Amino acid sequence: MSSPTAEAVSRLAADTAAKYSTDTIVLLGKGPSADQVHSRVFSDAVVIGVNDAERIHPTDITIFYEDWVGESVAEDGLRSAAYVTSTSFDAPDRQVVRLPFRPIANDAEDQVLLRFQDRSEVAIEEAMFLTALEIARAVADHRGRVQQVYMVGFDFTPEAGEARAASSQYSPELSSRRRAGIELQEFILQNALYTLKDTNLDVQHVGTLAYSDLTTDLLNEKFHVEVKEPIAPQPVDDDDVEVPPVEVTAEITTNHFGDLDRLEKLVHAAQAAGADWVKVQKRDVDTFYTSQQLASPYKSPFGSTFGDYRRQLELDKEGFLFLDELTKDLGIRWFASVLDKPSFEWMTGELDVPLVKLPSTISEKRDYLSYVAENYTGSVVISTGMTDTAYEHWLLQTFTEQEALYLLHCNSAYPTPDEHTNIGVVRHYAQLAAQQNGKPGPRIVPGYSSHDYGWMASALAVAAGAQMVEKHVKLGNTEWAHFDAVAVDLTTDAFTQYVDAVRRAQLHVGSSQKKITASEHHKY
Ligand SMILES: C=C(OP(=O)(O)O)C(=O)O
Repeated sequence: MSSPTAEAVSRLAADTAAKYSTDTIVLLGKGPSADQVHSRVFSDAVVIGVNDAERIHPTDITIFYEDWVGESVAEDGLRSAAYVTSTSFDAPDRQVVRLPFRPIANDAEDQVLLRFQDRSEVAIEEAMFLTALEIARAVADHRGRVQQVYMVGFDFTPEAGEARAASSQYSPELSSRRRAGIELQEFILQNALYTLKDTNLDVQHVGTLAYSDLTTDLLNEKFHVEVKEPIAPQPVDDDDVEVPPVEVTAEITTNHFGDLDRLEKLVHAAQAAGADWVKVQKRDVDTFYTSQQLASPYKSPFGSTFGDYRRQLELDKEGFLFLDELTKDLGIRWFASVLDKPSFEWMTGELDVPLVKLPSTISEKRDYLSYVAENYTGSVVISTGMTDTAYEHWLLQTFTEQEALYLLHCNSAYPTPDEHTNIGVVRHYAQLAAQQNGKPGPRIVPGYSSHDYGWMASALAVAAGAQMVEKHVKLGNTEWAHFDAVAVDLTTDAFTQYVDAVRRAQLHVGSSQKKITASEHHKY
């Protein structure tokens, strides 16, 4: 039995289905990629927009639940034929369908997906693309054949802003709650797309996310729109500019899941964002964990125990050689955190390793650390999360034969609260580096391994003297892997923004010599 809400949507869908001839439906969000889509794509398609996306292109149906949207669309004249809203918005000369609003309650994404599959009631979901997809489904029901749906402008990159034509004047500030909800919405979208497989909607996500089906260029090409090459930014020629060196490491940990395809995507994205290094982990699973831990039940696609899961996450020799070749081809470098003696023996015996990292988590394994200090004269990178100055003194006394000793300040909280990042420690490591300069023993390279959100602490670390910064990265989420709360998702542009911020910090730090720059002149 269909409910009054489903009937209202069905009537709206029937009217809409009668109006177009292309079997194409465009769902329009406000992400910046919508700017790249040519208007020909929209012509004679049904366009269903969320919020004030009608500012980007006129819509047949606009869906919204917040009052600011009504004000925004009214300001410049309504550009949608019909509105579906839970607000009291009224437009006398337009069709307005009122539906209840359903927020995503905490940890209740399964309820949202159940509603989507059930279809007996229709609501304005907080993840509004679900309502848009439901309306598209109703349109397809009336057309009686499969409709091609393109999701345009659903970028899930709040930091990248909105499409140019969208109104930032009305959109409320992006609260941290909304920001956190975005990841959840992406998860919901992927599940919804899965349920729509082999139905009367053939949905293609347009963009550059891991699950996107085509880019905006390919979409334009499908509609025979010539793609213009963007104008390449011109380098600024300024002999005056000094930039302190900083190496950026994209810390993959085991987020490749032992899958070389996934590893390749991660490395490509890290390189494209401007990283200097990618880093992975190597551990000897069978000695690193106890047999009890390894036998514990753990559900993953790789088996039923924690051991099955952890073994799959390791790269073998073939994996490392693949990484080596790939990074050489791309002009980026790799190194690994080597977590135990068997792994150290194996790596240094079998592979040509440029750096060995000894991460925070093994700071108590002094026997192993001393073994590396005695048996390896290349450069080591050491993170100092959850340690104090006693560890620092021990490191300086123990690692005396290496070429360079990278000291990465780190806090082992994931995420590290702002008040605990203590970037001043990087300044202290920079002072140690200055004192050590020219003396026998390893060159000290100060750095920062970031477990905080965003780029601010890393940019400040650069100002404090960091010459290496490291950020965890991942490729989307999977429902069975541990959730790395601080890893930046390489299917978004957050890591590009991180690297850009670090590079800008380098520019800002510039030279410590007081001088008159070419840009200066007295004014006031
Ligand atoms: C997690 C790691 O490092 P850190 O201690 O810098 O976080 C690592 O290198 O594997």
